[in-house]
Amino acid sequence: MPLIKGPHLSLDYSYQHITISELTKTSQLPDSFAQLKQKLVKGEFRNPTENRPVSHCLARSIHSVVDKKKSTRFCDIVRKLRSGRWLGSTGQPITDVVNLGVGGSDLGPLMGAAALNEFADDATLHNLNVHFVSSMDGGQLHKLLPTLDAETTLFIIASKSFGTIDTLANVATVREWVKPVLNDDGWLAHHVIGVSSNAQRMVDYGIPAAHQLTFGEGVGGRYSLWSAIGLSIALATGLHVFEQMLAGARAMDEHFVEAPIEQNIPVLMALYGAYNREQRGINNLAILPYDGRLQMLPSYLQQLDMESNGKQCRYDGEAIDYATGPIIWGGHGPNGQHAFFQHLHQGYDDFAADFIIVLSRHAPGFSSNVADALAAQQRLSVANALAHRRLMWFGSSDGTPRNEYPGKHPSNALVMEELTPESFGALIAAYEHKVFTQGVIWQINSFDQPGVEKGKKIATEIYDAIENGSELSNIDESTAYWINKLR
Ligand SMILES: O=P(O)(O)OC[C@H]1O[C@H](O)[C@H](O)[C@@H](O)[C@@H]1O
Repeated sequence: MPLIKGPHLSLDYSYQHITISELTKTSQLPDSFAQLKQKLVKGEFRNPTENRPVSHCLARSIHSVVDKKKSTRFCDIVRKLRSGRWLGSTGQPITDVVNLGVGGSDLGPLMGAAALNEFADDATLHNLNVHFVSSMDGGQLHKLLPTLDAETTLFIIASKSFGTIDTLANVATVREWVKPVLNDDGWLAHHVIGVSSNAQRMVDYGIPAAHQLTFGEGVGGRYSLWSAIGLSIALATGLHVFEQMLAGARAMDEHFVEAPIEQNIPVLMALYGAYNREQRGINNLAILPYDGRLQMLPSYLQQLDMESNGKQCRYDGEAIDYATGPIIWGGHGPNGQHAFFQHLHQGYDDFAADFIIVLSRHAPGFSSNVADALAAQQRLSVANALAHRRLMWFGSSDGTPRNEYPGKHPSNALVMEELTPESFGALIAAYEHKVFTQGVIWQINSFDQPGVEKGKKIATEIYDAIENGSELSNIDESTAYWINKLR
């Protein structure tokens, strides 16, 4: 059966259009691929347009943030906050931590904390609530701030560049909220941690050196949960869990480098994905986690994949005339069954899907009856995943149009025996390496994002036109109308 067992994760690729031997014949992996993988894992692969190394794999190396022998600043901060020893400026222990960040400085930590929360090592935990705020419109702060107490709340300003307007706008609102309760110096000294690659900007902002966490420039935002950006995961779950997550990812790194192509989970995900895109013209991939703890996975993978490989330019600057990365979308599978699955089963459009399946779940802390019921629910969810992927692939028909299910929609099943910090780390690393491999196939630089930069530049000009009345040349009627309305 077409099944690969990798570290903490299996790939069942039974429902793909071609066999593995046909697939490897069409493979466009260059001869240098083995070397490129090595370089990636050692942090020696280069991002040519931004002229720096790609170092997210190094960020999860044993001695990066969590080091058992030396106590790193990261570890000290986590221990102090989780044990209730971190006091605010009025002497009260911190009870709430808010991660202010966006994109990679939000999605990875948010997903990781949600997925691994139940593994929290409670021995050291006093009562720490971890919250996430990303949206530039202030909607999340609007809801969250009234539930918090400025004297017992600490803010993590998580921004690789320490210059992203979304995050800075949230920080500015928080400062206004804090003002009536705490003085500025006290707030900065006791209620703020900065996480960034740009230490100077943290210094300029007034964050004390001891509360600054830095990470390498070569760790891309969408690859940064393994670095100090993962602080909120460690705060929600404890250092031990964070470390296990890194270990799971490292095990997948090793598998990626060492396993032969036919046994290599990320490489096969990449090759089947490229085949579906190029030969079958399928322009989208639905990510369908069948475990609520992984609900954020589709949003996370949207950034990882689409920001990396949604490009029309080769790494050397030449134009591309072939399709590249697909549109990534999806949602929690069991809930999706009651919503968008109708279109998947009987709509006109082609798609490929990844089913993420967790076979079993333990529920310590519950009575045996409740634990049994929860375990049965997990099996119910697995049964549903199996049923829907079957129907999507084999289809069904009784001869009437109403009961016509065309099928032939390819899918992978990514299966974990259990969701653990290790299997979670391995799953995310597998997707990272899949995206890397596809970048190699399509000859893309997967590590820049010029489209995002362009959008930011236009937004800054429009905001300036609204706030300061600056004139915009070449402006269309619709945009001019709305700018004038806001002035
Ligand atoms: O961490 P920051 O520097 O604030 O960046 C946050 C996000 O900004 C941009 O949108 C980039 O395209 C993302 O890759 C990045 O994750």
